[in-house]
Amino acid sequence: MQRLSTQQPDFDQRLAALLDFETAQNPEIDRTVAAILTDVKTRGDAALLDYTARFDGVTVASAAELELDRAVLQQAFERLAPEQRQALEAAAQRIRSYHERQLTTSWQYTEPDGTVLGQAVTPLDRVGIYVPGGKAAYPSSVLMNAIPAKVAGVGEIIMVVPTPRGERNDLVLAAAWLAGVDRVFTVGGAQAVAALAYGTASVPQVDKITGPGNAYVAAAKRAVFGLVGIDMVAGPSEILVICDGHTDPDWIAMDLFSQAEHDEIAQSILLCPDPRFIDQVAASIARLLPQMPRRAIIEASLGNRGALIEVADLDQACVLANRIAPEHLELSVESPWTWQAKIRHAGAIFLGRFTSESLGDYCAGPNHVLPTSRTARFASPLGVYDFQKRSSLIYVAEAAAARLGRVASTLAHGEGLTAHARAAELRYRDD
Ligand SMILES: NC(=O)c1ccc[n+]([C@@H]2O[C@H](COP(=O)([O-])OP(=O)(O)OC[C@H]3O[C@@H](n4cnc5c(N)ncnc54)[C@H](O)[C@@H]3O)[C@@H](O)[C@H]2O)c1
Ligand SMILES: N[C@H](CO)Cc1c[nH]c[nH+]1
Ligand SMILES: [Zn+2]
Repeated sequence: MQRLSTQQPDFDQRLAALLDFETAQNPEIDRTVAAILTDVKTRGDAALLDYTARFDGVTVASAAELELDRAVLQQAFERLAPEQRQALEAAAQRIRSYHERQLTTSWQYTEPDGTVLGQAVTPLDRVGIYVPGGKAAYPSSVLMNAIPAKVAGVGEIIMVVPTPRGERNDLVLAAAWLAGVDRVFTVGGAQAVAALAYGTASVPQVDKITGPGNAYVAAAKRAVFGLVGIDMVAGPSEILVICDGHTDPDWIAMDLFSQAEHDEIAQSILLCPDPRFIDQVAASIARLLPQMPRRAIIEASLGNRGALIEVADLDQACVLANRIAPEHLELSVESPWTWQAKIRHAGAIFLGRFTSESLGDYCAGPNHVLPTSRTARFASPLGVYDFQKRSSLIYVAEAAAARLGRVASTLAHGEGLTAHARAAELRYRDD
């Protein structure tokens, strides 16, 4: 794992290199994805069956076999051990309660002459949610996508999830049942995104695709954007920890592991002003790593993209955090709210020593689908607002036709658009 200091003369270049790793698009992946998209668009279910056999090792005779009956979801829910069932229900309840506060409703106001202006807020008709399943199973991602969609009032939720070698995860299916997902297809990768975007004989075309995934999923979502809506292009997980040097170093090491274990290209970074504490975290990492079941992935991720960075002070740490714009930011410091006020760019901010990022992944309530790869500079967490859209409402009373018509007419003549001007003028008489 790299050890850096803001004192190093080439620190800025080193940090830029560390952050740049994933943002560059991979032309080879783009080419592979483009071919898969075209094939699914052209051959539909037949292509979906071929890719599912090739990439997930699942061979079935017909696309109908890729869909899971709702009874299968219910049985998975009923099979859960009581502890798992309660945990899933507790997480679902907290996620629902948080997202209900995000619901916006239609609004309008009336001007003195009777003109009414407003916005009609409506849910999307049909959405596709992508639940990753290549290197790990993500029941929590089912809840994080489906519950906001439900709260928004989406008409139909179609879920896709790969089942490598045909292994179905009961918690994933149970979460789909609990969250009220309408249909589930066991397909993944770019072919699943293509099926949702173009529709096939079996998979219905959706209006928007949400949810995280690997580089193939991200490239496919980027490519179909425009034909369908997408939430964001969420990349590999990231965590940035700012620590004042007074938290248990084992806690910090494990928080860095928690995102590193997602993917060999996930990113975990620590910023700390105390070099002795950084030594302690490095020692904790060395001692704890061999105990981790996903040691190989963690080791690769920390080696590829991890860093322990010594900063001058916590103010400088906040400046760097805004430059890094991480998916997750932990403020493991005294008086975390004071430092939070200095953060402008982060997908989610975890305040205080007891707030491990992992609580946010599962059950704190806020969404865990967050902007990655520095996109927190302009993007927000997945939310109910991603499943709603707005239409403007304009009612012009007869008495107001002249007031607005004269303004429009003048501007329309200025643009040389006579029909626009006449359409306004015909509705009033200028005596
Ligand atoms: N931001 C979030 O909220 C969040 C949540 C969970 C996971 N994640 C991230 O999502 C990612 C999940 O990735 P994953 O791989 O585990 O699952 P995935 O479901 O995204 O990808 C698996 C699919 O990738 C396709 N694929 C694999 N190799 C391919 C190849 N060589 N050519 C074409 N297609 C290929 C296959 O179709 C396979 O079904 C990780 O990076 C993880 O960090 C993010
Ligand atoms: N940390 C992931 C988002 O980057 C979400 C997740 C799901 N399960 C565990 N973690
Ligand atoms: Zn996680």
